[in-house]
Amino acid sequence: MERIVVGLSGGVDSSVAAATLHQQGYDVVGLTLWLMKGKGQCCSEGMVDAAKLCEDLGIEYHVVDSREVFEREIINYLVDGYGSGITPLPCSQCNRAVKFGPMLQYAREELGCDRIATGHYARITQNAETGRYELRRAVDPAKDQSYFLYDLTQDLLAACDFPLGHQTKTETRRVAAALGLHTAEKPDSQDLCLIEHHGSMQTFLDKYLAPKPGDIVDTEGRILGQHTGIHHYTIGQRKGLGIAAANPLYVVGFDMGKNHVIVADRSDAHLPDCTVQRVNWVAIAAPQEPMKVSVQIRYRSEAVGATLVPLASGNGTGDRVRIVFDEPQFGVTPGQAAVWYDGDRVLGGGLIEAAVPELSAPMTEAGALSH
Ligand SMILES: Nc1ncnc2c1ncn2[C@@H]1O[C@H](COP(=O)(O)OP(=O)(O)OP(=O)(O)O)[C@@H](O)[C@H]1O
Repeated sequence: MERIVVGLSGGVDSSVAAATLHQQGYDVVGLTLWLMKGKGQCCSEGMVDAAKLCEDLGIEYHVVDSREVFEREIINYLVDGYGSGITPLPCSQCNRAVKFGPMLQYAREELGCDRIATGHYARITQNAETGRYELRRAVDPAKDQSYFLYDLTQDLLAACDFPLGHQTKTETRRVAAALGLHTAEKPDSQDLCLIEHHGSMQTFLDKYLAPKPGDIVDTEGRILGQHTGIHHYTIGQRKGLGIAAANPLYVVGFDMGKNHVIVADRSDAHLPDCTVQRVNWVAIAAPQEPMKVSVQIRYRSEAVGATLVPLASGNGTGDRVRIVFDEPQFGVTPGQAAVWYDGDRVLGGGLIEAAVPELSAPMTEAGALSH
């Protein structure tokens, strides 16, 4: 019987993933990573629900204390990022550095097995020609989580199963009810686990970053109002600015030196391009030439047409690219991921860099764009 470790959050998705693999004849081991200090979703009720599931299925259950790695990789990452004026994306970072990597390491070192699974909605296939493992969008577009998984390495994709990627959430709930799982009726999580834990990102950040009020200015530097601290704002934000203006205004940038939040009309809040760093190539190796892609710049946004231009990076590993959008895009947010696709296949992805003036200059690093 093949052994497989299933990551259990205590929710319905991971319960069904574990129960499905168990039914298929795998020797399933349930594992919860204890992520957050204090009482919280995955950290108290979640563990109780996960333990009960394993008891009902008659399978082993392990809890791995991952609070330190979560603090190092996620809490510090968020606090440092917000403190320097970007909007970090914790989920892709958490998947690679906190969940999948350590889970596979634990599976290999402690449980003598080489396979892991989660309740994520995405699919993995292997390309017969290239041999590469490919990450694909889930069958259920409303639940697709491939955007958060772009940073998984080939080693992780090779070892991983997503048993729910071929079904809709409705089917998952139906399976949970049919199997009589006690988690069948558990509501879906609505937000980032950290936000569910702390109430809001602001409450979380205020524990670590002292509020530093300053001016809200327009792109000409005219003072329009006051802000409560740059870390409370994100690019594209409209609500909560407290400015009365004829047209709605959106956050378009920050001046960290002057402690300014910069706002503009929606028409001025679009960018023609952006650069992306820490790129992970998934379905293909780093290209040498510009290529057409569909790119998604937020979890809930549609993929849009763009040209990807490889940029020379210091170490020559293809880990930096420029994305030139077919149409200027709203809400291009430094710190968030840009993930590019060919149809439903993730080609690669990385983190949007803060725009600095020289990066908007015409291409010099890796050949001109051919439109
Ligand atoms: N603390 C954890 N320990 C181990 N695995 C986890 C943990 N949290 C999440 N996972 C795994 O990652 C998957 C996706 O997590 P996410 O936070 O997106 O949960 P979800 O979609 O609400 O799923 P679920 O219904 O299982 O909670 C889960 O299905 C589970 O397999």
